[in-house]
Amino acid sequence: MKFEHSIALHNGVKMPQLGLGVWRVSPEDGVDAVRTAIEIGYRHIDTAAVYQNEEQVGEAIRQSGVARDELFITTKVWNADQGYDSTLKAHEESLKKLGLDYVDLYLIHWPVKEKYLDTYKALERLYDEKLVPAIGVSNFHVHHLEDIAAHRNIKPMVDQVELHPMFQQNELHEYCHKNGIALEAWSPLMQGGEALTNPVIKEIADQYGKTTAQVIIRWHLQRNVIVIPKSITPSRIQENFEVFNFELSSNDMQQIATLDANKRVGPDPDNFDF
Ligand SMILES: NC(=O)C1=CN([C@@H]2O[C@H](COP(=O)(O)OP(=O)(O)OC[C@H]3O[C@@H](n4cnc5c(N)ncnc54)[C@H](OP(=O)(O)O)[C@@H]3O)[C@@H](O)[C@H]2O)C=CC1
Ligand SMILES: O=C1CO[C@H](CO)[C@@H](O)[C@@H]1O
Repeated sequence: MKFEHSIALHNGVKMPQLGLGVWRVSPEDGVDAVRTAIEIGYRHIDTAAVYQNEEQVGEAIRQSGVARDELFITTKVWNADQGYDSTLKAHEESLKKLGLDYVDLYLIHWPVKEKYLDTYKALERLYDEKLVPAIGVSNFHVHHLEDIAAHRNIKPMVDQVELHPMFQQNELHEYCHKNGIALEAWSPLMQGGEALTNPVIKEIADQYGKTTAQVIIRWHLQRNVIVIPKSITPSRIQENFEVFNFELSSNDMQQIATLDANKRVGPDPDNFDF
């Protein structure tokens, strides 16, 4: 069975809704963390050139013995490589590091002003030439997506943004839903911060005999959001995957909706400088 619990992108490509994020996974930990996740059942890994662990992700894939077409691998073009030619080159570099013939999804990591439209044009070429099955963006606000819609030809399949119970991205969530763009949550557990000890989430978790992390991941899944919690701890990698045997009620979902506090843990895409 290919990609259980997947969602269909607007071009029909199936993307597993739960994956492992690997930001701040060191080269020393990378192979074990990714291989453990694949052994547990994860079929989706989210990396980026800037995470400097593409080699380890590739090595773990090879060690796992799982067929390439049973896995969904995302990587991203870093800010310094944006622009048309440099993006094509960065894509080749990432493939070389991963040791793969293709990634399933290639994203623009941040909307670098003056550059992201050219960068996106390079992604469109990779897509048109069937070198990558899906393309998308990360950290794009509605106005960036509208800019792409006005000036480019292919609608991004995915927008990966900061999203967790304290930063719920309701406007973008609605825009993406209306426009057929899949929304993906980064720092879905708020980087292990206050969301995990929130009393409302804890009370819900206790009712189901689940942890707060599991409730938060389940909340993302039920909002049709793609979710990529990071962990290098085998028991947590396992815990974060045990989210398909319970369902939050609409009352639970509403209670979590009230926790939105417009509180970021990462930079504002309109106001970043790196
Ligand atoms: N596009 C972008 O700009 C960005 C993309 N991302 C992507 O999103 C992924 C996830 O976001 P990230 O920022 O890593 O943060 P997460 O919200 O996934 O939180 C990760 C932290 O939570 C801890 N943790 C994980 N599971 C549990 C659990 N069950 N119980 C308690 N603690 C837990 C981890 O600890 P430990 O590892 O020690 O177990 C780690 O410290 C990244 O790895 C990356 O792939 C992230 C930021 C920006
Ligand atoms: O994905 C991410 C994590 O790493 C980067 C920094 O090194 C962030 O900027 C980015 O958003």
